[in-house]
Amino acid sequence: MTEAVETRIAQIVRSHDVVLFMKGTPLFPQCGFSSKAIAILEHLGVDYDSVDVLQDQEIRQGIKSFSDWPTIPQLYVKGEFVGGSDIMMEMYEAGELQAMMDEQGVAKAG
Ligand SMILES: N[C@@H](CCC(=O)N[C@@H](CS)C(=O)NCC(=O)O)C(=O)O
Ligand code: FES
Repeated sequence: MTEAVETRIAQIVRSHDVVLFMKGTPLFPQCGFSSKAIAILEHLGVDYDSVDVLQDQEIRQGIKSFSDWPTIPQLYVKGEFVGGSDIMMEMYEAGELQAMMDEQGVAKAG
């Protein structure tokens, strides 16, 4: 990953409380894993942003080294990497994702 990409990614995760790196958009996810991640965020009712990695190959590859995580989607909360869709689902079912959002003071959507 070039320094420029690293800087871009750092800037993205710093400037959004909750951001999902995904394939496609929240309205039109282009993969079931990304769709699942969006469904979880919608259930939580938090304000979130998303980055479509299919529109940017540098980000698509760069985010994997940035997080040291090999796949998309990837969730970041307050600049910290949380996980992919499996981890999100496990945390959601255990009530841990909601708890984390509350602790971090993440805003509700709406
Ligand atoms: N079990 C994974 C599923 C994600 C996954 O396997 N993603 C693949 C297919 S969408 C991926 O990102 N491959 C690398 C790529 O497409 O750049 C999760 O918890 O998120
Ligand atoms: S795009 Fe094929 S599994 Fe995600």
